[in-house]
Amino acid sequence: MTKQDLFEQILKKKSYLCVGLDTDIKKIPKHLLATEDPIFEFNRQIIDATAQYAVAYKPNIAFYEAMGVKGWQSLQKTIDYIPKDIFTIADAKRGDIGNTSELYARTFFDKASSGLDFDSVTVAPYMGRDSVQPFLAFEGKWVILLGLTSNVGSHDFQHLKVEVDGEQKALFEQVLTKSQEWGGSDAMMYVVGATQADKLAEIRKIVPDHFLLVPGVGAQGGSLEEVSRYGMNKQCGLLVNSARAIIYASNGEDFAEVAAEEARKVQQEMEGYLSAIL
Ligand SMILES: O=C(O)c1cc(=O)[nH]c(=O)n1[C@@H]1O[C@H](COP(=O)(O)O)[C@@H](O)[C@H]1O
Repeated sequence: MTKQDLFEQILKKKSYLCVGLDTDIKKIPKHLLATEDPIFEFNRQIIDATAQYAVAYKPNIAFYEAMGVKGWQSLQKTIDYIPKDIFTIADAKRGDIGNTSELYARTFFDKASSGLDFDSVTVAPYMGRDSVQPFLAFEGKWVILLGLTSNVGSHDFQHLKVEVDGEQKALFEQVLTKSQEWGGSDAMMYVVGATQADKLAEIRKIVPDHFLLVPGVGAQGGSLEEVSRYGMNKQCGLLVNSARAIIYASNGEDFAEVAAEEARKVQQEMEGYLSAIL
């Protein structure tokens, strides 16, 4: 999917919501456990209920890997089920020496090899250029590089000051600057946690045109209003993810209906913020 396609979806749905499919067998409604593939059944109903409000889905791969072979099968069925005009993100946070990264890229991008055909994958920047480039070699696919993450531990490394060409800057700022040599805003996005919204205005100076994947609203307490105010660019440039606050809003038989209602509320709020660029 191209950047323009994504923008058009955002305009059509008046939404930049990404629903996180972090599907935990221990949290899904009990009545689903009797079905043949409870994880897929949960996802299927969540997708049916929320697709009109979401422009992206992000399964976090950990939730599937933890289930072994069955988990990978549920993941594949889920990806095949998501409507093709909705952007898909494999939240796998991969990255390794070049030849290994190439195999990780095939895992998520090469349907003939793995059965999976995601639009994008999250990648950790720590190992540098040659760990990221193999993902960028896949035409039409996206790398979503961790920029500034939502968790407390982001302060351990990402905020540390480094000196580059005589200039003091935070390590995450250097990640945003340097990685633009590897790929442009048509193939790369950055993760910026919603809990770091106070840094968004600065981040936008470094990456004015890129899309940002922003997790951390909902269960982690980030503010959609602040993220939108400081992070939006003229093509929206935001995919705001929410998982637990939507998919586990109810764990009764009405879970899909209640998830739809939560997604709708987020979409309505987003529609208001989008008026700034329409
Ligand atoms: O890459 C991510 O998506 C991610 C980066 C980050 O900084 N913080 C973060 O929470 N995430 C992911 O976003 C999702 C957040 O889920 P909720 O907190 O339930 O909305 C999880 O899948 C996290 O792994």
